[in-house]
Parts: sequence; C-alpha cells; structure tokens
Amino acid sequence: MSNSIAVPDHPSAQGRRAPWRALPAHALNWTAVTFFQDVWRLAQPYWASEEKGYARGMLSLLLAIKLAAIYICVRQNEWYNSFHSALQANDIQAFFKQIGIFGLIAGSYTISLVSSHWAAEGLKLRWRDWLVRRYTADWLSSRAYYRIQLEGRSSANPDQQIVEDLGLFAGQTLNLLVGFLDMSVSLIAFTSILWGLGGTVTVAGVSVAGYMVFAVFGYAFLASWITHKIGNPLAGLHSANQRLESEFRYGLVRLRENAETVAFYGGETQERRVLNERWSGVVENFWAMMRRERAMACFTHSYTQFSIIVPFLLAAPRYFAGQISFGQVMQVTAAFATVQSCLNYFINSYREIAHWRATTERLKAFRTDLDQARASESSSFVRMHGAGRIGVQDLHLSLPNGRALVSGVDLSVEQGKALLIRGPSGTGKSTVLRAIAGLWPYGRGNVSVTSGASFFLPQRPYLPLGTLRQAIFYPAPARTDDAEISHILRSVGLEHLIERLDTVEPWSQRLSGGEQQRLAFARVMLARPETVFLDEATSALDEEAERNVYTLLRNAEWKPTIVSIGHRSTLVGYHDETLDLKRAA
Ligand SMILES: Nc1ncnc2c1ncn2[C@@H]1O[C@H](COP(=O)(O)OP(=O)(O)OP(=O)(O)O)[C@@H](O)[C@H]1O
Repeated sequence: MSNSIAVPDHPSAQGRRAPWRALPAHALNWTAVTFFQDVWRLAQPYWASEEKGYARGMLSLLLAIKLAAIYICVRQNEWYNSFHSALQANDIQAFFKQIGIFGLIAGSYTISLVSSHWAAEGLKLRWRDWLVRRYTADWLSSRAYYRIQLEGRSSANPDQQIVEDLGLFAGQTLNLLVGFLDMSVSLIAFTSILWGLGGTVTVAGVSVAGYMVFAVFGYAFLASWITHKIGNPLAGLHSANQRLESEFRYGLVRLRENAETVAFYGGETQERRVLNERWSGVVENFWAMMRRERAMACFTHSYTQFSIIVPFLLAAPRYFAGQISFGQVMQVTAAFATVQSCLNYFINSYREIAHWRATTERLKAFRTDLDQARASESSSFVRMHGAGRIGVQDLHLSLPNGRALVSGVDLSVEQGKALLIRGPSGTGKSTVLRAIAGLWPYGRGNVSVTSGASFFLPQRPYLPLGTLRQAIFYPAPARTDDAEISHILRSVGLEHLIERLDTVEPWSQRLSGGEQQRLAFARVMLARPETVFLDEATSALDEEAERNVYTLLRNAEWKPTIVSIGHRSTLVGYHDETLDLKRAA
C-alpha cells in the first residue's frame, strides 16, 4: 500500500480547486502498518467485550462453513475430470452417475452459501448494534457531544459516523477478513491441485515443472499491481464524497430548521448560492470518482474477458501433444480459474478496500475526538458540592484559543436568594454560568454549588421531539398528574395548551419565542430544582409576563436559589443582589 493518499480538497469559498490531490506522506501517515493498527484499535473492543463468546463462536462457525465450502469446491474440481471423461468415453451410465454426484455437490454448496450468509449477516448486525450503543454512550458521557462542538473538533458529523460508518466498518471488516481467509485456504488447496495436474513444459530446452502455477501467479500479480496503480485515489475520493454529501445535507437541514428566519430576511438567493456551491462540490467529486471507476472498469473487464482464454492457451500444448486427456484439460483450466480468482481477491475487493480505508479514517478521527473530549473533562476548577450556596472565588476564564475572557470574579448567592449578573454584550456572562454548571473547561478558580438539582433556562429553550407533556417534563420522564400540570400552565399563561398536552408536533416551531420561554418556567415549577440559572430567559416576554414568571419563582414554596443574566433594568427588582461584569484587562 502506498504511503501517501489522495484526498480531496474541500471546495473553498474563494473558488474551486482540483477535486483531489495527493498529500505528502507526513500529512497522512497511511502506511499499511498504521492502517491495520487503526483497524485493530477500532475493532478490538468488541471482540474483547461481554459479547466476545458470541462473536468468536460465530466467526469460528463462519470459517468452518467456508472450509466446508472449499472442500465442496475441491470435489467439484475432481468432478470436472470425471464428468468430461464420461462424456468423451460415451459412457451413459457414468454420465448419469456424475449428474447425481453433481446434484449432491450443488445442493451442499447451496446450503453452505445460505448458512454462511446468514451467519455473516447476523454477526455484522450484532457487531454494529454493539458499536452504535457504545459510541452513542461515549458521545453522551462526560458531555463529549458538547465538548466536541465547543472545541470545533474535526469530526463534525457524529450523526453520520454513528448511523452509517459504524455499520460500514463492521460489515467491511468482516467481509474482507472472511474473504481473505477464504481466499488463502482456497489458494493453498487449488495451487496444490494445479501443481499436480499442470505438469511440465519445456521452454528453450528448459523444463519448467508446475508451469501453470507460475503462470497464474505472475499473471494475477501483474493485474493486481496495475489495479492498485489505477485505483489508489479512490479511497480519498470516497471519503470526500461522504463528507461533501453530509455537508450538503446539513445545509438543507439548517435551512429547514431556520425556515422562518430565512423567509423574513428573504435570504433565498444567498441560501441557494451556498447550497449550489456545496452541491457542485458533490458533483465535481463524483465526476472525479466516475473517471477513476471508468479506468478501473476498463481494466478489470478486459482482464476478466482475457482470463477466460488464458488457461486454455496454457494447457493446449500438452493436450495437442497427447500428454493429457480432454477431462484433464477441463479440470486443470477449472483449477487455474479458481487459483486466479483467489489471487484476484485484491482486484475484486479493491473498491471495498478503498471504502474500508475511508471509513476507518473517518471513524478513527471520531474515536480520537471522543477520547480527547472525554479526557478533557477534568478541568482546573476546584469544585465544592453541598456548599449551601452558589459562588465562585477568584474565577479566571479564557477562550479555547487561550485569550483571557474574565479574570478574578467573585460572587456568592446564599440559598434561596437571587443574583442578577449584568454587563456589556460579549463580556462572558453566559460563560460564567457555563463554568458554574461545569460545562466550560478553560480557566481556573473555586466554584461552590449546592447539593440539589439545578436547572438552566437559556434564551431559546430546548424542546425535545414528541408530545408537549414530554417537553414540559424534559429531561425527566413525563408524568400524568394533569391537575398539577394544568395549574402550572395556567399560572404561566399557557392555559390554551392544556388541551394539546398529548399531541406530537414540532413544538419548537409551533410555539412562539415567548411561549417557549413560559414553557421553560412551567418546567422549572414542576421539577422544583434547588438552583435556577436564567440566561436572558425572559427576553421574549413583555414586562407584565416577566413580572408574573419571576414572582412565581421568587414565591415558590421550595425557595430556589436564582442566578440570572439580563440586560433589562426591570429585572433588578426581582433580585436581591446585582453583579456588574467587566471585560478582562
Ligand atoms: N466555543 C467558543 N469558542 C470561541 N469563543 C467563544 C466560544 N463561546 C463563547 N465564545 C466567545 O466568548 C465571549 C463571551 O461569550 P458569552 O456568551 O459568555 O458572552 P455574554 O456576556 O453572555 O454575551 P451576550 O450578553 O451577548 O449574551 C464572546 O466573545 C464569544 O464569542
């Protein structure tokens, strides 16, 4: 395998470059060894997991079926000789006997094919199932999903990796591994048959024993080398295809999610331009892929056609010299064809290997990002739980690029009290909340939090897919105490939604911004968290609605601790203290 790989350029905003080019070896260290190490690192956890008994057992069964299939093929090869000899000898009894034997051979071969397919597909599905659950759990653990986005890591499409790539990886790895083992055993079996049957030819006075074996190896290796030369860039092109298509799809999803805003702006021209640009990238890369595939197809089809005649050309001198019978010609050409098809493994699997390389590359990037995001969980903040208050001492925060954001901030809110944080836009108010919640990893200082639950109300609340009831109770499971829900919905001014509690709708698009913010307050009133963080959580409400929801919260019987961020002067009245945040020097 070459130590450089052709990877496609991403179509830049300024203009489009060539759809792919070869990167130097140090840019992507794609040696065969590192590639197989990567595959091993991605595959090994499953084969050592709690599923290992099933996985290893199934793989052994699969290989046993494959060995049985090879044995059947060896018998079939012998049958060629017996059958054609019976024909040539005009022996009708032997002919029908061979037809009967063929029925047995064909029947057992069919059974081996069906059972090996079933075993392989079952194993792939179980492996994929395990991988999807494991990666989903890892993505969600230690807030890796948030860190990956926060740090702008390279694997920008975990949805694609989890849905598509894990299944592809399991399937491709198993196909290629089983195919390779199958091919190796067949190769040994049929090479020995070919060696025995192929005989000797004399070329320029030199006797060459087993010349058919040398011929088939030389012929197939030459073809494999040419295939590799033509097809090498395909891995990079496939990888680019996946990435470009998912970027285009993401553009469409964003347009759908922000349909109203785009419509208000009248931004269709700009949207079309961006989408067209992304789609052109897909098409351009596809053309490059098609050109490569065409070159591959020209070569592989010519090779396949020519290969039909080659063994006959090689066996002909001995047949015409009367050294072998017609039946032996048929047997030796069949053995030649089998050895050749084993050696063609590389040529036939080239596209799949190219896909496999691309899938492995993407998954490796995702795995690395997941591991790094989970490892960076521990930050340099000293956190104290159960402090009976919310506070930070000597808090210093910075951006991912190291630039200081806030420095030396102190704040303290006693249990049941309310603090309002104010300050110019971009000073880091939301980031202070992120640090208190344990989401922001960059900085240092002491953070004190209460032992009870806390709730975070952003400017745009998150409404999950499903019923309104599920949205109201999120992230807890939905409850059925309708009297309490109705009372709370009324108290936040959402009585018109009581009827639709169990309706499934895209609620984040149906409800107005102010309704969504009031729904978030209803959520707090039902969950009764000890601490509530509000980040401009009433920005879409009129002053009266704002007073209503803040009064509800301040008078709540469980006396929550409140930390708010906001710019409106009316907010001051609902808080006990105010902190004015300033930009870091
Ligand atoms: N993941 C990130 N990577 C880089 N910069 C970030 C990231 N998140 C926030 N910032 C930057 O940090 C700064 C502070 O952001 P923050 O949201 O805390 O400000 P804020 O005071 O709450 O602003 P506003 O009042 O406008 O909501 C901003 O300049 C923002 O661009």
